[in-house]
Amino acid sequence: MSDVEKAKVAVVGASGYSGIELLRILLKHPGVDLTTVTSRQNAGKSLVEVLPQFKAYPGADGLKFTSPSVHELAKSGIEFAFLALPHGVAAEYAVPLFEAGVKVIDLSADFRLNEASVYREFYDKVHPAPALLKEAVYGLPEIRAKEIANARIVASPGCYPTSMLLPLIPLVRSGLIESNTIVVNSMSGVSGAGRSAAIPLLFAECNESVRPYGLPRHRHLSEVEQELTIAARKPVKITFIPHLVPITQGICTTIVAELAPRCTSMSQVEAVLEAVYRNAPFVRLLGNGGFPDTRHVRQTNFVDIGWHHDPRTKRLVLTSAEDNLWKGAAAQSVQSFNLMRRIDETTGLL
Ligand SMILES: NC(=O)C1=CN([C@@H]2O[C@H](COP(=O)(O)OP(=O)(O)OC[C@H]3O[C@@H](n4cnc5c(N)ncnc54)[C@H](OP(=O)(O)O)[C@@H]3O)[C@@H](O)[C@H]2O)C=CC1
Ligand SMILES: CC(=O)N[C@@H](CCC(=O)OP(=O)(O)O)C(=O)O
Repeated sequence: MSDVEKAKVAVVGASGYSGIELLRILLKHPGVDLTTVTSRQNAGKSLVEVLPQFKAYPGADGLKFTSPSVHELAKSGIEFAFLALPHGVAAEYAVPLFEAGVKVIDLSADFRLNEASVYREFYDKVHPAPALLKEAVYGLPEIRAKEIANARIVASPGCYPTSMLLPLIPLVRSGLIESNTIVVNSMSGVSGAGRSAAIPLLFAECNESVRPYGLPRHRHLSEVEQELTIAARKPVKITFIPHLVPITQGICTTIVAELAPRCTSMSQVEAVLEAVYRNAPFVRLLGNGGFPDTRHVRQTNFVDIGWHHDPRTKRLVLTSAEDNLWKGAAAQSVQSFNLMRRIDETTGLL
């Protein structure tokens, strides 16, 4: 892989949970010259002083955290910027970078929705850069590889949405399940909430405890319903119940839906999933009866998917597991970077 041409890359928000995982991947990526890592709180400090786990990583020794203004960043000669910033802040960075010709891969929610009005509804604020929404591609590489390859802004999907959309899109698109009967329960590790912990996320509050939250309308419903509506070619509304569980990284999702009358055998479900994911290196189909486990996908870009049918109820149960910081955030965004660079999509990720 040493003949891959290197692109100059910045990670903006490199001291957060997703930013740190981006560093872990990009410092070893043969197609990346990591020139800029930003953090306001750590500006001026060396990367390995703040994050000693990177001492043995190639190129980490010379790197310092900086806190450039977005205009300085835009003029710094970078070709790609990964934005691992809170939503709202990411859009403020994306606009000048886009205008300067820098390709943007945004891990926040700012460019995931096609309509500014839906952002307003779910994020309780006016969209900071509505004119750029039409430029952005929803970055689910298994579904939108070609569009991602040509994009100048990629909106990397949310962690929960990735775990739901990969099992659901093929089945909703093919009409094998009744899209208006979908109910999703997800369990997420605490890193899903980011590094600036609020009191309910402290160790003593989460350890030995499991709780639902975000009901009745978690903000990830907006992007999931958008993508399922596109797949179904009719409006889709789902029920989504997130839970916080006392693990650091990982999402386990369980989806229940009624089979459509045209689905008469589980082999149809299997055939549709196989056809869509046959050439998808990071989707592992565990088959009818398979049980995914977050332990099996930790620090990887894999999503494991299993399914079960209960003939008594005619319901299909789909299950998935991913690492929220990898396939749900950092690694998936690098998969999009690889597509944009037109190099093997697994580069730096296996
Ligand atoms: N955690 C997860 O599982 C997932 C997160 N995401 C999304 O990715 C983004 C990053 O998430 P996560 O890593 O969890 O977040 P963190 O809170 O862990 O990190 C945020 C980073 O942004 C920097 N930052 C915060 N505010 C500003 C600001 N106003 N200007 C410049 N830099 C700022 C912080 O550093 P400093 O304060 O030093 O500047 C830090 O490096 C979010 O939009 C999140 O929703 C997406 C999928 C999954
Ligand atoms: C456990 C936990 O709190 N998870 C976060 C996940 C959100 C996230 O990561 O946000 P984006 O993917 O939209 O950027 C939450 O439910 O708000």
